[in-house]
Amino acid sequence: MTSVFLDSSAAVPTFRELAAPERAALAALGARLTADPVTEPDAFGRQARLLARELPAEVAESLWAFEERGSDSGVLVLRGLEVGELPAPPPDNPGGVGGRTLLARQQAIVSHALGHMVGYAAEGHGHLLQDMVPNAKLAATQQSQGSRVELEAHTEQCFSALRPDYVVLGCLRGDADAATYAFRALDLLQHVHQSDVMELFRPLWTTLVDESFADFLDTREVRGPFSILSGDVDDPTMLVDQDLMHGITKRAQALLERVLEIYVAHRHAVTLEPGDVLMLDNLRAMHGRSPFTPRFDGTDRFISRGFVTRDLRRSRFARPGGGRVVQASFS
Ligand SMILES: O=C(O)CCC(=O)C(=O)O
Ligand SMILES: [Fe+2]
Repeated sequence: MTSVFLDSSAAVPTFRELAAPERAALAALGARLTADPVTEPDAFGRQARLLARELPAEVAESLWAFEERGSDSGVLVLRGLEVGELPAPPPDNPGGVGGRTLLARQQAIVSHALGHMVGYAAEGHGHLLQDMVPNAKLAATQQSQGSRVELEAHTEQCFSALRPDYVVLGCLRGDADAATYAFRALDLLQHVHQSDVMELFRPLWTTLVDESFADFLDTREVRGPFSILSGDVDDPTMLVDQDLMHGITKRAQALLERVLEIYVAHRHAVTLEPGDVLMLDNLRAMHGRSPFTPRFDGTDRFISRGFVTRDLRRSRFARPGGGRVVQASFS
């Protein structure tokens, strides 16, 4: 038997299409996740973690290989999950209704093969699974509910030490024009000038706080300086935000702009289809999304979004009572 996990030299491809028995097995697991993600987030997370032990071995191995060494693009897409019945599309995202679907329950189980799901009080009302639907008022903003403008390149919560390790997108309804972009730190190194490689590992960039956190944090606060790349040159991690990050010198600012040009020229694009669960490696890669044109008629792109941390303990001070939601004032 070939195993992408046991063969540590095997590359992890972006797409992992489920075989028919795997699809059936995952749907059966999803149906056994009975807690309500909105009203019982803790029980929901615990059940999902237990059920993750029963994932088909080869699916778990793909997820673990992705966790250990990343994929060839910075994302892993499990394709071909059962979506189940779709709720009436929410006009906005306060309810977290997508989290109750069969697809989102499977998404939670898969997420728990990578770590622990957490919510962030400032993002999607703190729900473990947030309804990501285009919002007419936010159409031109840099928030996840934007649509008509490109969502600029970023790593999730670049400004926060409690940033998630993974962003997980469950596609309930797709949009042919909406491409999710990803680009790895490792590939960035292939395209920068040799003399800039060491610069990227120096703390030369500051960042502001994301506007989603404006009700809780001072968005004028300047954080950092940080390096864009950290760790080993063979498997670097990254922090980037086109909207919020600034170089502290002219040369650093020019290098950030060069990074963004390289991203645009070489990024991978994934158009999500119903039944896809996309896992974004928030340490190894930066991401963004193309513009698209919603109709706001109840048939728009509908994504159930979750966040995963590998180390629940690290954010304990920010989760009163040991709950699942990271309070925004600590972000
Ligand atoms: O809509 C997408 O495909 C990605 C949005 C995004 O950046 C996110 O959910 O973190
Ligand atoms: Fe994002």
